[in-house]
Amino acid sequence: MTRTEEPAITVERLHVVRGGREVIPDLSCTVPAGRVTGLLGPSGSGKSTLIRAIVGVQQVAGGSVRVLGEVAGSAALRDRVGYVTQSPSVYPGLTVGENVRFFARVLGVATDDVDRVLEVVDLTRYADTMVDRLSGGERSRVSLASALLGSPRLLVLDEPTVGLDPVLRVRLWSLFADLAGQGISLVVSSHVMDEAERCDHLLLLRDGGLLAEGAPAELLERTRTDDVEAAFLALIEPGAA
Ligand SMILES: Nc1ncnc2c1ncn2[C@@H]1O[C@H](COP(=O)(O)OP(=O)(O)OP(=O)(O)O)[C@@H](O)[C@H]1O
Repeated sequence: MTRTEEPAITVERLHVVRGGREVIPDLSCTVPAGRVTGLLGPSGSGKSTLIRAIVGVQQVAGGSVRVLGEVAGSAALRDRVGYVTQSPSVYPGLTVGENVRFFARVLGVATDDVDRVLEVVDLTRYADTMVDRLSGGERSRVSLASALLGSPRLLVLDEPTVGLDPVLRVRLWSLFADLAGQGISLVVSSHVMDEAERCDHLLLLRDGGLLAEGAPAELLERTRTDDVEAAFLALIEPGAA
């Protein structure tokens, strides 16, 4: 690991209050450039809230989030960051091609980019298929295609593999690795610990705090465990490892 690039994201002392409750009390972490970073933690640990802060839609009570050298959410990042929320935003009554073309127009991206992104997510043959005829995994890929419009440098994906069968999950993770190979930085959240092994870098969250950060192998070594789930438990209860 000899990369010396600036991190894609730097979070410093982030403090978020939602509904009058401190959901992220004081969080600092980094996301390396050109890698797949997994944001892992149980339900309610703050993954979506951190993602919202990264894409600049979360009101924050303190601290800073810098993305690709800019303040999170700044206008300069508009076409450099792709974001897919937990519920894929697709219009079931439109075809795959129409959906992606619609987002291209909203983003001000040339519509000839649509063919490229459909190819990347392997949906070219479904370009004229109505979205309501697609499987859950194919629908997620329509959303992902829209997030890839305009060649963003950072992709932020909130639980993209939820509800997908194992074959599709493996396919999506291999697509993420390919994108990272092209120099794109990815943040992928999941509460499925066995997906951690597919990441280059992990951020383990619990109760709105960072439990650990590092490459999967480093975490296993540090905790003397064989899988990330065991590492997570060992980090919560150090005596239990
Ligand atoms: N709008 C809101 N108002 C108040 N509290 C909220 C709101 N949204 C989320 N929370 C709380 O903030 C905490 C973190 O939620 P968040 O959605 O970030 O977790 P998560 O790790 O993404 O969970 P999941 O895996 O279930 O999506 C939770 O305790 C949740 O109840």
